[in-house]
Amino acid sequence: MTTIEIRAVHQRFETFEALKGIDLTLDEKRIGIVGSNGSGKSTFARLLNGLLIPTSGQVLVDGLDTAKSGKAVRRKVGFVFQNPDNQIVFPIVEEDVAFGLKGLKLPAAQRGALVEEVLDRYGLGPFRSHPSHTLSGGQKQLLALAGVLITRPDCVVFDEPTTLLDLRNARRVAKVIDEMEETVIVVTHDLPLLESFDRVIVFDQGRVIADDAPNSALARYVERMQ
Ligand SMILES: Nc1ncnc2c1ncn2[C@@H]1O[C@H](COP(=O)(O)OP(=O)(O)OP(=O)(O)O)[C@@H](O)[C@H]1O
Repeated sequence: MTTIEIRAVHQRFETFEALKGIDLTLDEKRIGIVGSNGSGKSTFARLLNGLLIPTSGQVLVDGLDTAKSGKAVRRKVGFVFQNPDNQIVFPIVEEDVAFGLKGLKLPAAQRGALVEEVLDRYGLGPFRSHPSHTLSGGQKQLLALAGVLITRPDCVVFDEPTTLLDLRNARRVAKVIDEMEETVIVVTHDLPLLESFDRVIVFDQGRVIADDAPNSALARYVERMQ
């Protein structure tokens, strides 16, 4: 299980301070991140696998500093973007899934078996030879997730995984997240998604204002929004 330590992290974009001193240790299996628009959630999420390096402070993943060991950190922590179109790079579904294995120098048969396994896991098998852009929004989100999971990260960070999806696809993705064996950290406005989580952290104007079990943290968030 992955432990992520966030120590005295500040994030500035020119003169604007998006995160104003964050200290957290993340070691639960399922962690939700909520907060109003612009409160710093996506910025925080991007720090967790070194997509963004803090202006000051440190992010350590199992002791590895994201500023110094980005590549090793990204092998442990995968990231699924809100818009799967940002993540799907190959024209054909199975090629896109296989992309994550590039550089691992696996024999072709083993690579094929791994691709098959993740396609099956997400019901994408029948679409393996289809053009990626013809998948539905929900299927694209699952394809993006498949492309991350094939690299076998210990932890997956999701940035608003259900926001662009209709109710049926949102439920499907939520079920997949619920059943994941990997550690998950989910940024979302979809509060019911977090009810069964271990911990929910509430951001407001670049600070953590609540960090608790889902019921208490979400109640605090709803109260703050009134
Ligand atoms: N690259 C950047 N350059 C300048 N400002 C940025 C950059 N990235 C984020 N910000 C600013 O930092 C603040 C926090 O943005 P962030 O995307 O983390 O918010 P959020 O909580 O994820 O919001 P939302 O719920 O709307 O997605 C915003 O005011 C945003 O404009």
